[in-house]
Amino acid sequence: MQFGIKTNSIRLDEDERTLYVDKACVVLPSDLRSCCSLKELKPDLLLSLKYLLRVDVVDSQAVILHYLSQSSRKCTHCTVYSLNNAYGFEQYLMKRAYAGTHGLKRFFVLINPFGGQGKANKIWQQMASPVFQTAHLECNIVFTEYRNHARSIVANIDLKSLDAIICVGGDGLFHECLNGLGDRKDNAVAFNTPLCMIPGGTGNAFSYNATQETHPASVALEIIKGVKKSFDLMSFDQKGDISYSFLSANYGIIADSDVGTDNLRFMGENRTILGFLIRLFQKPTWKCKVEMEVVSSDRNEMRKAYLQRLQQATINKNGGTTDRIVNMPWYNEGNISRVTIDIQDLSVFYAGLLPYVAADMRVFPVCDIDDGLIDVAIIRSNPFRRPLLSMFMHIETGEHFNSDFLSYYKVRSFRFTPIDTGAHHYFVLDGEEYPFVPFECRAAPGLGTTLASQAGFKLLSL
Ligand SMILES: Nc1ncnc2c1ncn2[C@@H]1O[C@H](COP(=O)(O)OP(=O)(O)OP(=O)(O)O)[C@@H](O)[C@H]1O
Repeated sequence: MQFGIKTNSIRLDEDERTLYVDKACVVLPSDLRSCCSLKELKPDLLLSLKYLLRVDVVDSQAVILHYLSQSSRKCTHCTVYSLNNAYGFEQYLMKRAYAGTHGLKRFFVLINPFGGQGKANKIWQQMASPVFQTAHLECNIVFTEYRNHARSIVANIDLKSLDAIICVGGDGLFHECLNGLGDRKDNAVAFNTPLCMIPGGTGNAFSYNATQETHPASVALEIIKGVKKSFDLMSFDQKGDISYSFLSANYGIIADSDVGTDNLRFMGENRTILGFLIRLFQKPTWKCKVEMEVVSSDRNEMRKAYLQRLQQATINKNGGTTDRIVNMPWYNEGNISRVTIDIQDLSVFYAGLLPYVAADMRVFPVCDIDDGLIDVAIIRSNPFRRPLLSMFMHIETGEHFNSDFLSYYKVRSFRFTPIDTGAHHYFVLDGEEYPFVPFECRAAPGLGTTLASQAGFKLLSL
């Protein structure tokens, strides 16, 4: 496709994903020019349309392209001259730049000013907001004032006045907003409202799973250029109080190292590592009883099914993978068995819905975001240190999945009863402390909705 007065000077590549502009027809932003050598002082423009946010027409032969710079992750612009029809060019580019995206325009933004050790607002203002502004999207911003404020705002807001909710904070704020949707009388419909996260907290597992990006500007771009996607939740019933979880329920050394180190918050992320090392030295005891509706406990079978999905996964028009639970070879009612285990020597009980619980912790490597199941990982404490050290050496890549020390289940539901050992332990749901009493979790397949790129939530190789 050609757009320049001169042949081949301004054109889109064959699959219409990249724009090429000859150096004679473009004025690049100063930050880009200053990083070029003298020889490259005026380079050609090669712009992936994924990064294009807006086009302003200057006159019949010139436009300004506004885009997110892939290298600096800042919004920038350049002027393109010598077009044969600037108006036609603008319309064509915008159509291509937003092809297949959700097209939503009204975003309700909740910022936890204390998120990420007080950095969340700065992250929004300096990195994410410019991307939304450049794309001319409407952002209605509210700062949370206290714990559970976001939950009550989301529980009471008129959802017709917005297209999507964005949390700027960590997994804790996201958990609150999710439960705000769950608290509503119209929750079955409310869960269709996309809930997104700009990473502004200490733990930002949701945005990493959804976008595979960690930079807030890149995550903002993925949200803007995304599609509506559903993801599994689990309902969590503790003495009749229902909550919803998107990430994990855990008990044992990881839970204690996380929530049990609240007094070390000033250390940031390092506090959990220190908490873990202290416990590794102290060797505490955890005990529990778990009753599960198990779909599979065979890791070879899981790996095979996962690799099959990985091979077959194609993006359907909804942005999800076409191979849902109904197509899983080992998932049918007849396969479900009830398993009860009394664990007197527990180190880790971890139930999860997304592969990553943090960008460098792929705890559930065979987890698929919409397989309708909960993955459960259990590590026993006999021996104590070797399995834990081995797990932490391999958890970044997910290779711990092959460890003989690990028991791994795919379940539809489970009931968890912590057994009192006399010591103070914690139970953690989505990174938040919950009462230390029995609870029941049930998979809620595809109940959550978010905006993520087609590449987001992708199946990863094993
Ligand atoms: N204004 C506020 N004041 C106090 N607490 C708040 C406020 N807004 C949100 N919270 C709560 O703070 C907790 C942590 O929030 P969030 O996950 O956004 O940040 P974080 O930096 O990742 O936190 P954490 O260190 O717990 O991982 C959540 O439980 C959230 O409900």
